Amino acid sequence: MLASKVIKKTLRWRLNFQKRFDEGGFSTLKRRSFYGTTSFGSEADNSSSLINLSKVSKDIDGGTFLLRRQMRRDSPCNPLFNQDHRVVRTNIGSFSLSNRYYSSHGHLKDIKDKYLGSVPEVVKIVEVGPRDGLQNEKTIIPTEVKVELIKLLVSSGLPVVEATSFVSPKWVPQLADGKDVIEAVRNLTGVRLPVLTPNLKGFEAAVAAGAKEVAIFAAASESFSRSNINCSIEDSLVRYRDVALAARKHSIPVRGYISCVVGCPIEGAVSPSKVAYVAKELLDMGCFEISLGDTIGVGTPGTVIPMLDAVTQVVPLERLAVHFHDTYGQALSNILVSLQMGISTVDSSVSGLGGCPYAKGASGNVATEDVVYMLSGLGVKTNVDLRKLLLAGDFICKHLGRPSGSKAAIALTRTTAAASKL
Ligand SMILES: CC(C)(COP(=O)([O-])OP(=O)([O-])OC[C@H]1O[C@@H](n2cnc3c(N)ncnc32)[C@H](O)[C@@H]1OP(=O)([O-])[O-])[C@@H](O)C(=O)NCCC(=O)NCCSC(=O)C[C@@](C)(O)CC(=O)[O-]
Repeated sequence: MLASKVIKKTLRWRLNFQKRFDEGGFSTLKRRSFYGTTSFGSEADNSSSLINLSKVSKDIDGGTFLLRRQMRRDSPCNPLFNQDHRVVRTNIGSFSLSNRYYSSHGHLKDIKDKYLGSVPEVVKIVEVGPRDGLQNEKTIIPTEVKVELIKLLVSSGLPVVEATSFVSPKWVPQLADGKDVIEAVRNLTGVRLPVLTPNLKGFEAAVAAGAKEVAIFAAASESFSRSNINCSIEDSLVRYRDVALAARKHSIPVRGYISCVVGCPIEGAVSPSKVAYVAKELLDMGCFEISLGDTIGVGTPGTVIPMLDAVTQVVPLERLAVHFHDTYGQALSNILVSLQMGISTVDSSVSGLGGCPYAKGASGNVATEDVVYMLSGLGVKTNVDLRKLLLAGDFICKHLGRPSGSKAAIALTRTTAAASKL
């Protein structure tokens, strides 16, 4: 009974579709086709609708192909018919998320090659949530929660998860349990788990706890350097040379950060040449990678491009990473231009957690879910399973008692919850 009702409804829908097509109402059709994916019936019925649609594809360009794909039973835009559904349980409820729901359409590759030629095929995401994301949280988070978060992030396929810091607990009390965190995760395989070390004391403590990779963090702004690590840029470079030397002796890779690469909360605009200077120093002391941080999230492509242009004169592209905060909603555009300039390593934080304790007003890092969603849409490989990443984000947001800062996470949850009601 129900089945025949549904079939009738679908036939009516198809008749309307054909009528409107014959009348030339293409833009309406295009919209309808996107939502009208709940077609039922046999393969034969389905192919007949494809024959009609192939007529469209002869008449018009690429957009038509999209329309045709959306009508197929296995359309990526058709969560109800997708074969590869999985149920994701969150505090909001269970929802079903198709494996291909967020992935790129095949034809996009050609268009991407035309307009986004230099965007890399593979991007390495450095997840900084457990460190940068949590360091600013006022209420102390239990060590077990941090450890579980790291494990969930690792299980999503992220290749690098920055686990914690070995800084002064007086300065950053939230990460005073760095030793316990590292001891609990150090044997996880298939992932790198760097930790922040501001000096030799921190480096030695990190190595004793079992850290196998460290990161040092300088600034391109004198005032920020003083407020963040209580010394001038030059003094910090002296300290970091000591750390880099000790690390070399232990065969421990060192990543270098530069904060305030386009703007400083105290000094305002930061000159690209200053960033290039610090970047070269970090490279020369042995950093295998240098992450360029827009600590307060004030950058736009207009300031990021000249900064990257200056830095790439002195540091090879493949040794650079970008680290954007999303205070002004510019992070994804800044990432996209960075990719277009050839950068292939991006830092991000699950659920957009974060903010620097020494950069008042800085909001969270760009959300990893949003970055993965965008890269997926571009057909760029990240090795990250978005469903599992959503679980990690959900886990920590639940603990913190606040909604996700990731637009993709919110939208995917809402959309799929709505789809399950159809
Ligand atoms: C750099 C210091 C240590 C200088 O701290 P200080 O107070 O100038 O130096 P100090 O050497 O005189 O030490 C003072 C006390 O701290 C202790 N101490 C000293 N070093 C350590 C250590 N490693 N681990 C544990 N304890 C340490 C030391 O033993 C002493 O203890 P006391 O004798 O008073 O009991 C301090 O300023 C500090 O810890 N700052 C950390 C600031 C920080 O973590 N900021 C956030 C990370 S940076 C960031 O988020 C930006 C980034 C990377 O994400 C990129 C971006 O977003 O753009």
